[in-house]
Amino acid sequence: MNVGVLYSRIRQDEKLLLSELRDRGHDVTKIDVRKQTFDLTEAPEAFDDLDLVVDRCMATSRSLYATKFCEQYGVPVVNSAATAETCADKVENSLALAAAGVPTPTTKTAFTTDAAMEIIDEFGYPCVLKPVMGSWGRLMAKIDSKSAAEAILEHKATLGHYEHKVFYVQEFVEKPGRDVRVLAVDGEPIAAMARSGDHWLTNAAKGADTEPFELDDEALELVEMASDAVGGGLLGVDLMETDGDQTDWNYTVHEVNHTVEFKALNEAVDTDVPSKVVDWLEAKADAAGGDADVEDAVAEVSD
Ligand SMILES: Nc1ncnc2c1ncn2[C@@H]1O[C@H](COP(=O)(O)OP(=O)(O)OP(=O)(O)O)[C@@H](O)[C@H]1O
Repeated sequence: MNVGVLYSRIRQDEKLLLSELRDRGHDVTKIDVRKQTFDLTEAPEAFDDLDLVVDRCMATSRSLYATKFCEQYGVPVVNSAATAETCADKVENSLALAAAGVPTPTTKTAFTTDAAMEIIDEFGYPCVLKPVMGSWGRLMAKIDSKSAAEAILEHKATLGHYEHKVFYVQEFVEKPGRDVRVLAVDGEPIAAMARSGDHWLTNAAKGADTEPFELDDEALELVEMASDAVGGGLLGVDLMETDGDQTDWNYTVHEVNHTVEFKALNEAVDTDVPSKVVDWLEAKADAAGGDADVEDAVAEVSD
């Protein structure tokens, strides 16, 4: 197959993916989104003859638009623009999970500092204030007191960008010092790891320790539900263990990520993660090619 890879920087994750694709004899077209221009209807040359595009853009804005252009050009892209849109924004992410009945931390959103303060007073301390867009735990605040809340809210309100005027407040989940990252393809887990650390943020990007995590039936069900909720794809589903203290579930899903990193996971588990990802990409390209073959055949018959 001929795979296009949308990127701006080739990290270890992309290196793993590219070398697995090349080892299997696939053609790879790297598309640097910083240099590429996108016409409204006519696909740029780089998109000629691609069977599938994999979006590996680091910047959310690029990911959101580039996937839309792929779809406009009729080139199959993973993840889809709709999935990217849902996952890129924490409000949309939470709305989708809640609508699908996936247990997710209690969350409220407000558009002014006064209304946000009302939520914080209601949730009590500590609680969590998250930027609606962003990753690697950046600008996430664990709020321990009213004076801290006032300072952070004022700061955010004066930062200027409209995203900082959306206040996304979440209950603080008393997790057992770790959270769980599951890499899944259309709801089917490839591998999972627990990320633990002394800091309340346990992202791998914050230097958390990682170890393989065995998914039980409930976690498997939740990963599938969470993936479906955001439209499927190659996803990082993040869960925290709650021991059923608030709901019937022993987990809560706090987020589903759409341009998921997998280097740390690949190092933590025995599974060959890039190989499993490429298995899935091949299946996706086959399925997309199959659809195109059927469309061609139908067009020929009606000609
Ligand atoms: N409500 C919460 N209560 C307690 N801990 C939380 C809560 N939400 C997030 N965390 C912790 O903070 C970390 C980062 O959270 P989250 O995934 O929402 O942020 P992010 O910036 O999108 O990170 P990533 O890019 O790794 O997904 C999680 O790994 C988890 O350990």
